[in-house]
Amino acid sequence: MLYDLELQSVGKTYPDGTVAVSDFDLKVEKGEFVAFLGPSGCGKSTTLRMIAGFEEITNGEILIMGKNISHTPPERRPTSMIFQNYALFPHMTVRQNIAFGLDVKKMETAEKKRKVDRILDMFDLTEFADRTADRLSGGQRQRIALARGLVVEPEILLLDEPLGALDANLRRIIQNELKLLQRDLGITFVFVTHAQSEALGLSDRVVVMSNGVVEQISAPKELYTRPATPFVAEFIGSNTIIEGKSGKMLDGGLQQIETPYGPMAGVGTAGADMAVIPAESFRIGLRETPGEIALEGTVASKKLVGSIGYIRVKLSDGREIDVETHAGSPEAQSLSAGASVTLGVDPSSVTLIHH
Ligand SMILES: Nc1ncnc2c1ncn2[C@@H]1O[C@H](COP(=O)(O)OP(=O)(O)OP(=O)(O)O)[C@@H](O)[C@H]1O
Repeated sequence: MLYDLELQSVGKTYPDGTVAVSDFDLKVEKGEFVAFLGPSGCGKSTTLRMIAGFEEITNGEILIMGKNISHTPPERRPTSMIFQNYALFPHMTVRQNIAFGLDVKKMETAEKKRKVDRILDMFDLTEFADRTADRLSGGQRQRIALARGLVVEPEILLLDEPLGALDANLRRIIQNELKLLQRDLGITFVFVTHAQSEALGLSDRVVVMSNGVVEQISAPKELYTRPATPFVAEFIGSNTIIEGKSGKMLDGGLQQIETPYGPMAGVGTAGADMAVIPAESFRIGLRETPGEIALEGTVASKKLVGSIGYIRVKLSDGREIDVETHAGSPEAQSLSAGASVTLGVDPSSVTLIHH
């Protein structure tokens, strides 16, 4: 199969010895929306810059549509990059800013005008075409940056925290626009962000990184329901992590571990020794389902926010765990601090991982 983008064991060690990225493997299909997500300094931007060609790679290979472009200069790669600060020329007009990439390619005037007009129209920027970029709002600048990236018709659009400078409201609006645009154009997007909701809401697949290493590459839902590493389990969503000792294999593809709270079954591989339980997988009260895990405790606090009830339960050993339930449920309505509760969990919603 021919991938649009392929990273094979890509690594970057900066001249001062900092290892920013190691052994990054990724295959991206045409038209996929992939997000790189991780805390500050984990190597997201370095990886994006290596794909764009602004940073030399020190290990591995990068292929675009099967062609090895590892050492091709940026202007000869079929990529466009959009920066967080948009990098617009403030005293150039919107039209000149957008045409910039085509000027670099020495496109002839009539064709250039046609392409710029079309993209101005697409982004609702026609009325601002002759205004200088410094006289526009943040949202308008963001659109120009996108238009400038897309006018050159790249195979892959690389976006480095492109919404970071926008306020929360505008950010939500542009997120929606971006998703629709990407779907319409069918262009591959690689998007860097440290905002979880953005990565999970926009992309087909998320690459979670920490310390220069890929922790997991999965569809957003799977990151919530089946975290693969302790880092992902802590970083994504709200999980309770219980450490134990590896146990036996059970029927039905389940695995068991021994924990201070008794044996716990879950979905995992042999040798797993940690249970990960999403906050919304706990039930208040048992339902006697097969293999149901039961934890006894008392309610430490309760908060109802919109449709979600956040209940903090203190177990007998003093550990507090977070439970999310429907705010309208009888349990969420009636429980108050100090009440005794039993929490039930089905093994199918527990993931067992290796620490
Ligand atoms: N030019 C450089 N020389 C040396 N080290 C660098 C250089 N640029 C980045 N680094 C280091 O490489 C690591 C990865 O940085 P990078 O900017 O890729 O992270 P990031 O995940 O994009 O972070 P952020 O979200 O803060 O932008 C960090 O430890 C950073 O300090």
